Amino acid sequence: MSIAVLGAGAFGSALAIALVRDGRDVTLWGRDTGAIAQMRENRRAVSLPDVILPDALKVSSDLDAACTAKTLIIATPAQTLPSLLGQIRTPLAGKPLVAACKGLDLGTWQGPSRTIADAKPGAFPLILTGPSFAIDIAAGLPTALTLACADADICITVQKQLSTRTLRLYRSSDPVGAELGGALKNVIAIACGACIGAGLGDSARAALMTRGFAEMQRLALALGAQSDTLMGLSGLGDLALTCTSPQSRNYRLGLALGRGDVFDPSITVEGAATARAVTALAQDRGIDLPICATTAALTEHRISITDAMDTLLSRPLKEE
Ligand SMILES: NC(=O)C1=CN([C@@H]2O[C@H](COP(=O)(O)OP(=O)(O)OC[C@H]3O[C@@H](n4cnc5c(N)ncnc54)[C@H](O)[C@@H]3O)[C@@H](O)[C@H]2O)C=CC1
Ligand SMILES: O=C(CO)COP(=O)(O)O
Repeated sequence: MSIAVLGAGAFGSALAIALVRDGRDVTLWGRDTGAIAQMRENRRAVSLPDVILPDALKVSSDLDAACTAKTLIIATPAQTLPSLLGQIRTPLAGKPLVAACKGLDLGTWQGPSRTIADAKPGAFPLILTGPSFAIDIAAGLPTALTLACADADICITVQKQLSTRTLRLYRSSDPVGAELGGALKNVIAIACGACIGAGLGDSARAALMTRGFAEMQRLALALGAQSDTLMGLSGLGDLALTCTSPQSRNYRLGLALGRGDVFDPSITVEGAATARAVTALAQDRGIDLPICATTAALTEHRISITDAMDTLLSRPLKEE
């Protein structure tokens, strides 16, 4: 069964490489015709220049042709999902559409599963998420992810199609919980990076991770997710990775904010937009998410790191 990966950045390239290495029929689509021509010529991914593209991997900038594949994986930044879906003219009814992006849309506050359902009724939205750096997947290192879909049969079919010897997919029937875990852990990772960058210490980071996880659960439960989902790879698993590894771009943005350094704005950092989206959503629903709200203010340079610390530490004392 053919697979197309839409988005030829670090994660899309890594997934395509892993799948083709395990014998799948894969096309990697990218919007930049020049970059795609270069990838075809050099057999190197633009975003993973040290990784050689397997000969069997097809690389294309023809979106209509790519979308004729049986299963589509979308690996572009979350804020670009609505516009990408709008460009797809190929009928997608009955087709699995796997979102690998981690974020909530700034305009609608929705996660990828709802965005896909609204834009492509009849397609089957799935969420692929969990602790995984693109470079690890491309290198064939062991990785375990969550694949979530409301339709159990589709989830089983796609699980088999996308699992490889080193990429192990666990099924979930809770796409809302899975996508919220992946989106929110990025916000907490920025907060943790800022904490370490500002020299506030590992103890403070552990507190932020734990109280941040409480915020993730509070919001997810209010939005209809199952609490068990957040305890798995898509929530706790990815939180642990992203809040502690300097490989994470969200964590690195936080480090820069904490140190007062400039951060390259061209780097994909999903947690910044999601911090704003989630803060607006939580305010609208009357849900208290102080770490997310403080992180949003910090990333928008509305408050200093000292203000951020004072805001969180001066809250009324409460039960855990
Ligand atoms: N890099 C990683 O280790 C992981 C990334 N992800 C998620 O994957 C998603 C993509 O991240 P990366 O690949 O790392 O980012 P990236 O910055 O390496 O690549 C993003 C790609 O999307 C393309 N793109 C941007 N806007 C587009 C549009 N409107 N239409 C079509 N293509 C567009 C860019 O040209 C680029 O090729 C994010 O949501 C991220 O959270 C998930 C797990 C791991
Ligand atoms: O989602 C990721 C790891 O699971 C990648 O994290 P960053 O986007 O912060 O690099």
